[in-house]
Amino acid sequence: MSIILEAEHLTKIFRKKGSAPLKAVDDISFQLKAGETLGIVGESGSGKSTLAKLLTRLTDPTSGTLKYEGKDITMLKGNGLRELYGNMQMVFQDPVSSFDPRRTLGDGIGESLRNRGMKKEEIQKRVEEVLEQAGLDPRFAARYPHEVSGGQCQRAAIARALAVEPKILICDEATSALDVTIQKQIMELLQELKEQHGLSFIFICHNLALVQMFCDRVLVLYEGRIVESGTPDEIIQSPGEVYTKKLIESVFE
Ligand SMILES: Nc1ncnc2c1ncn2[C@@H]1O[C@H](COP(=O)(O)OP(=O)(O)OP(=O)(O)O)[C@@H](O)[C@H]1O
Repeated sequence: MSIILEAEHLTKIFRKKGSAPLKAVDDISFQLKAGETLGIVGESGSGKSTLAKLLTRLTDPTSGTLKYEGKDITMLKGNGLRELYGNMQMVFQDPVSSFDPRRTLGDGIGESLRNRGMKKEEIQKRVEEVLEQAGLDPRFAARYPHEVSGGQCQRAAIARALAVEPKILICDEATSALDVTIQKQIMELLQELKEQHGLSFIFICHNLALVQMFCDRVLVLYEGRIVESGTPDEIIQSPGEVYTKKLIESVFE
Protein backbone atom coordinates (compact mmCIF):
# COMPACT_ATOMS: atom_id res chain seq x y z
CA MET A 1 0.00 0.00 0.00
CA SER A 2 1.35 3.43 -0.89
CA ILE A 3 1.81 6.13 1.72
CA ILE A 4 -0.60 9.00 1.17
CA LEU A 5 0.19 11.23 4.16
CA GLU A 6 3.29 11.31 6.29
CA ALA A 7 4.08 13.33 9.40
CA GLU A 8 7.72 13.54 10.48
CA HIS A 9 8.57 14.95 13.90
CA LEU A 10 5.61 17.36 13.83
CA THR A 11 5.76 19.74 16.78
CA LYS A 12 3.59 22.69 17.78
CA ILE A 13 4.61 24.89 20.65
CA PHE A 14 2.31 27.61 22.00
CA ARG A 15 4.14 30.49 23.65
CA LYS A 16 2.45 33.01 25.86
CA LYS A 17 4.07 35.86 27.77
CA GLY A 18 4.43 35.04 31.44
CA SER A 19 3.95 31.28 31.11
CA ALA A 20 6.13 28.36 30.10
CA PRO A 21 5.93 27.29 26.43
CA LEU A 22 3.39 24.52 25.89
CA LYS A 23 4.22 21.65 23.54
CA ALA A 24 0.68 20.79 22.37
CA VAL A 25 2.06 18.42 19.71
CA ASP A 26 5.43 16.93 20.53
CA ASP A 27 7.54 15.16 17.89
CA ILE A 28 4.76 13.21 16.18
CA SER A 29 5.64 10.90 13.28
CA PHE A 30 3.32 8.50 11.48
CA GLN A 31 2.33 7.31 8.03
CA LEU A 32 -1.17 6.99 6.62
CA LYS A 33 -1.44 4.39 3.89
CA ALA A 34 -3.86 4.75 0.96
CA GLY A 35 -7.24 3.26 1.89
CA GLU A 36 -6.32 3.01 5.57
CA THR A 37 -8.34 4.32 8.51
CA LEU A 38 -6.13 5.64 11.25
CA GLY A 39 -7.65 6.49 14.62
CA ILE A 40 -6.08 9.07 16.91
CA VAL A 41 -7.30 8.91 20.49
CA GLY A 42 -6.45 10.74 23.67
CA GLU A 43 -8.00 12.49 26.63
CA SER A 44 -9.07 16.12 26.54
CA GLY A 45 -6.02 18.36 26.14
CA SER A 46 -3.77 15.61 24.73
CA GLY A 47 -3.28 17.57 21.49
CA LYS A 48 -5.79 15.92 19.13
CA SER A 49 -7.31 19.11 17.72
CA THR A 50 -3.95 20.82 17.39
CA LEU A 51 -2.71 17.79 15.46
CA ALA A 52 -5.85 17.90 13.25
CA LYS A 53 -5.14 21.57 12.50
CA LEU A 54 -1.53 20.76 11.61
CA LEU A 55 -2.54 17.91 9.31
CA THR A 56 -5.13 20.04 7.53
CA ARG A 57 -2.72 22.99 7.29
CA LEU A 58 -4.97 25.26 9.33
CA THR A 59 -1.94 26.07 11.45
CA ASP A 60 1.81 25.97 10.83
CA PRO A 61 3.99 23.59 12.84
CA THR A 62 6.82 24.96 14.96
CA SER A 63 8.98 22.22 13.45
CA GLY A 64 8.70 18.95 11.57
CA THR A 65 7.42 18.10 8.11
CA LEU A 66 4.21 16.96 6.51
CA LYS A 67 4.11 15.19 3.17
CA TYR A 68 1.19 14.40 0.88
CA GLU A 69 1.97 11.64 -1.64
CA GLY A 70 5.67 12.26 -1.00
CA LYS A 71 5.43 16.03 -1.64
CA ASP A 72 6.39 18.42 1.15
CA ILE A 73 3.28 20.39 2.12
CA THR A 74 4.52 21.66 5.49
CA MET A 75 4.27 25.33 4.61
CA LEU A 76 1.90 25.16 1.66
CA LYS A 77 -0.12 28.36 1.04
CA GLY A 78 -2.38 29.94 -1.60
CA ASN A 79 -3.04 27.94 -4.76
CA GLY A 80 -1.01 24.98 -3.53
CA LEU A 81 -3.20 24.77 -0.46
CA ARG A 82 -6.39 25.03 -2.53
CA GLU A 83 -5.11 22.18 -4.65
CA LEU A 84 -4.38 20.13 -1.53
CA TYR A 85 -7.96 20.68 -0.30
CA GLY A 86 -9.13 19.00 -3.50
CA ASN A 87 -7.53 15.86 -2.11
CA MET A 88 -7.89 16.37 1.62
CA GLN A 89 -11.09 17.43 3.37
CA MET A 90 -12.15 17.68 6.99
CA VAL A 91 -15.24 17.23 9.08
CA PHE A 92 -15.27 18.94 12.47
CA GLN A 93 -17.20 18.52 15.69
CA ASP A 94 -19.68 21.36 15.36
CA PRO A 95 -21.39 21.10 11.98
CA VAL A 96 -23.77 24.05 12.44
CA SER A 97 -21.03 26.61 13.00
CA SER A 98 -19.07 25.20 10.05
CA PHE A 99 -21.78 26.53 7.69
CA ASP A 100 -22.51 30.22 7.04
CA PRO A 101 -25.87 30.85 8.78
CA ARG A 102 -26.97 33.26 6.00
CA ARG A 103 -26.48 30.75 3.20
CA THR A 104 -28.26 27.52 2.36
CA LEU A 105 -26.58 24.16 2.89
CA GLY A 106 -26.54 23.73 -0.90
CA ASP A 107 -24.58 26.99 -1.25
CA GLY A 108 -22.12 25.85 1.40
CA ILE A 109 -21.67 22.43 -0.18
CA GLY A 110 -21.20 23.93 -3.64
CA GLU A 111 -18.75 26.64 -2.60
CA SER A 112 -15.55 24.71 -3.30
CA LEU A 113 -16.96 23.66 -6.68
CA ARG A 114 -17.75 27.28 -7.57
CA ASN A 115 -14.21 28.24 -6.60
CA ARG A 116 -12.97 25.64 -9.07
CA GLY A 117 -15.01 27.24 -11.85
CA MET A 118 -17.65 24.51 -12.17
CA LYS A 119 -20.84 25.59 -13.99
CA LYS A 120 -24.01 26.32 -12.02
CA GLU A 121 -26.01 23.37 -13.38
CA GLU A 122 -23.14 20.97 -12.78
CA ILE A 123 -22.76 22.25 -9.22
CA GLN A 124 -26.45 21.72 -8.54
CA LYS A 125 -26.22 18.17 -9.85
CA ARG A 126 -23.13 17.39 -7.79
CA VAL A 127 -24.64 18.93 -4.63
CA GLU A 128 -27.71 16.72 -5.02
CA GLU A 129 -25.54 13.69 -5.65
CA VAL A 130 -23.38 14.17 -2.53
CA LEU A 131 -26.42 14.95 -0.36
CA GLU A 132 -27.82 11.58 -1.41
CA GLN A 133 -24.50 9.88 -0.74
CA ALA A 134 -24.60 11.39 2.73
CA GLY A 135 -28.11 10.00 3.24
CA LEU A 136 -30.05 13.26 2.85
CA ASP A 137 -32.87 14.15 0.49
CA PRO A 138 -31.52 16.50 -2.24
CA ARG A 139 -34.17 19.03 -1.15
CA PHE A 140 -31.99 19.71 1.92
CA ALA A 141 -29.89 21.88 -0.41
CA ALA A 142 -32.49 24.67 0.04
CA ARG A 143 -32.42 24.58 3.84
CA TYR A 144 -30.43 26.82 6.15
CA PRO A 145 -28.13 25.37 8.84
CA HIS A 146 -30.55 26.33 11.65
CA GLU A 147 -33.40 24.51 9.84
CA VAL A 148 -31.91 21.02 10.24
CA SER A 149 -30.98 18.76 13.16
CA GLY A 150 -27.39 18.33 14.37
CA GLY A 151 -27.15 14.90 12.74
CA GLN A 152 -28.55 16.19 9.44
CA CYS A 153 -26.15 19.12 9.54
CA GLN A 154 -23.22 16.74 10.10
CA ARG A 155 -24.40 14.71 7.09
CA ALA A 156 -24.42 17.96 5.08
CA ALA A 157 -20.87 18.68 6.31
CA ILE A 158 -19.85 15.20 5.13
CA ALA A 159 -21.57 15.89 1.77
CA ARG A 160 -19.57 19.14 1.52
CA ALA A 161 -16.35 17.24 2.20
CA LEU A 162 -17.22 14.64 -0.46
CA ALA A 163 -18.12 17.23 -3.13
CA VAL A 164 -14.54 17.60 -4.38
CA GLU A 165 -13.92 13.81 -4.35
CA PRO A 166 -11.07 13.90 -1.83
CA LYS A 167 -8.67 11.05 -1.19
CA ILE A 168 -8.32 11.75 2.54
CA LEU A 169 -11.04 12.64 5.01
CA ILE A 170 -9.95 13.96 8.40
CA CYS A 171 -12.68 13.77 11.01
CA ASP A 172 -12.04 15.64 14.27
CA GLU A 173 -14.57 14.48 16.87
CA ALA A 174 -17.09 14.41 14.02
CA THR A 175 -19.69 12.52 16.02
CA SER A 176 -18.98 13.81 19.53
CA ALA A 177 -21.69 16.48 19.58
CA LEU A 178 -24.38 14.02 18.51
CA ASP A 179 -26.50 11.70 20.61
CA VAL A 180 -25.63 8.01 20.63
CA THR A 181 -28.15 6.79 18.01
CA ILE A 182 -27.23 9.54 15.55
CA GLN A 183 -23.55 8.96 16.32
CA LYS A 184 -23.97 5.34 15.23
CA GLN A 185 -25.75 6.38 12.02
CA ILE A 186 -22.97 8.80 11.11
CA MET A 187 -20.37 6.11 11.83
CA GLU A 188 -22.23 3.72 9.54
CA LEU A 189 -22.33 6.38 6.84
CA LEU A 190 -18.58 6.96 7.15
CA GLN A 191 -18.02 3.20 6.97
CA GLU A 192 -20.11 2.98 3.77
CA LEU A 193 -18.24 5.90 2.21
CA LYS A 194 -14.94 4.29 3.08
CA GLU A 195 -15.96 1.08 1.35
CA GLN A 196 -17.53 2.76 -1.70
CA HIS A 197 -14.91 5.41 -2.39
CA GLY A 198 -11.71 3.79 -1.06
CA LEU A 199 -11.04 6.90 1.02
CA SER A 200 -8.22 7.14 3.54
CA PHE A 201 -9.42 8.33 6.92
CA ILE A 202 -7.93 9.99 9.94
CA PHE A 203 -10.47 9.61 12.67
CA ILE A 204 -9.73 11.74 15.72
CA CYS A 205 -11.81 10.85 18.72
CA HIS A 206 -11.66 10.50 22.51
CA ASN A 207 -13.85 7.38 22.42
CA LEU A 208 -11.89 4.14 21.91
CA ALA A 209 -15.11 2.15 21.36
CA LEU A 210 -15.88 4.15 18.19
CA VAL A 211 -12.29 3.79 17.06
CA GLN A 212 -12.53 0.02 17.56
CA MET A 213 -15.58 -0.14 15.26
CA PHE A 214 -14.03 1.86 12.51
CA CYS A 215 -10.22 1.97 12.44
CA ASP A 216 -7.49 -0.30 11.08
CA ARG A 217 -4.84 1.20 13.33
CA VAL A 218 -4.79 3.59 16.26
CA LEU A 219 -2.35 6.06 17.78
CA VAL A 220 -2.77 6.95 21.45
CA LEU A 221 -1.87 10.54 22.27
CA TYR A 222 -0.82 11.77 25.71
CA GLU A 223 0.52 15.26 26.43
CA GLY A 224 1.11 15.79 22.72
CA ARG A 225 3.10 12.58 22.19
CA ILE A 226 2.26 9.19 20.69
CA VAL A 227 2.54 6.82 23.64
CA GLU A 228 1.18 3.71 21.91
CA SER A 229 0.15 2.45 18.51
CA GLY A 230 -1.34 -0.73 17.09
CA THR A 231 -4.61 -2.23 15.94
CA PRO A 232 -7.61 -1.23 18.09
CA ASP A 233 -7.89 -4.83 19.37
CA GLU A 234 -4.21 -4.93 20.36
CA ILE A 235 -4.52 -1.63 22.19
CA ILE A 236 -7.77 -2.51 23.93
CA GLN A 237 -6.84 -6.09 24.86
CA SER A 238 -3.30 -5.40 26.03
CA PRO A 239 -2.68 -1.72 26.63
CA GLY A 240 0.97 -1.06 27.40
CA GLU A 241 0.44 2.22 29.22
CA VAL A 242 -1.47 3.02 32.40
CA TYR A 243 -2.87 6.05 30.59
CA THR A 244 -4.32 3.86 27.81
CA LYS A 245 -5.84 1.51 30.43
CA LYS A 246 -7.63 4.49 31.98
CA LEU A 247 -8.83 5.63 28.58
CA ILE A 248 -10.24 2.15 27.94
CA GLU A 249 -11.86 1.96 31.37
CA SER A 250 -13.56 5.30 30.82
CA VAL A 251 -15.38 3.85 27.82
CA PHE A 252 -15.87 0.16 28.51
CA GLU A 253 -16.53 0.02 32.26
N1 LIG B 1 -4.24 28.48 20.42
C1 LIG B 1 -3.74 27.97 21.55
N2 LIG B 1 -2.96 28.71 22.35
C2 LIG B 1 -2.42 28.20 23.48
N3 LIG B 1 -2.60 26.92 23.90
C3 LIG B 1 -3.38 26.13 23.13
C4 LIG B 1 -3.99 26.60 21.93
N4 LIG B 1 -4.73 25.59 21.38
C5 LIG B 1 -4.57 24.53 22.20
N5 LIG B 1 -3.77 24.84 23.26
C6 LIG B 1 -3.36 23.94 24.35
O1 LIG B 1 -2.74 22.80 23.74
C7 LIG B 1 -3.07 21.61 24.44
C8 LIG B 1 -3.74 20.64 23.46
O2 LIG B 1 -5.01 21.16 23.07
P1 LIG B 1 -5.96 20.44 21.99
O3 LIG B 1 -7.15 21.31 21.79
O4 LIG B 1 -5.12 20.09 20.82
O5 LIG B 1 -6.34 19.11 22.78
P2 LIG B 1 -7.49 18.05 22.47
O6 LIG B 1 -6.89 16.71 22.73
O7 LIG B 1 -8.05 18.29 21.12
O8 LIG B 1 -8.57 18.39 23.58
P3 LIG B 1 -10.18 18.28 23.52
O9 LIG B 1 -10.49 16.81 23.36
O10 LIG B 1 -10.60 18.83 24.84
O11 LIG B 1 -10.64 19.11 22.35
C9 LIG B 1 -4.00 22.03 25.58
O12 LIG B 1 -3.21 22.13 26.75
C10 LIG B 1 -4.52 23.38 25.14
O13 LIG B 1 -4.83 24.18 26.25
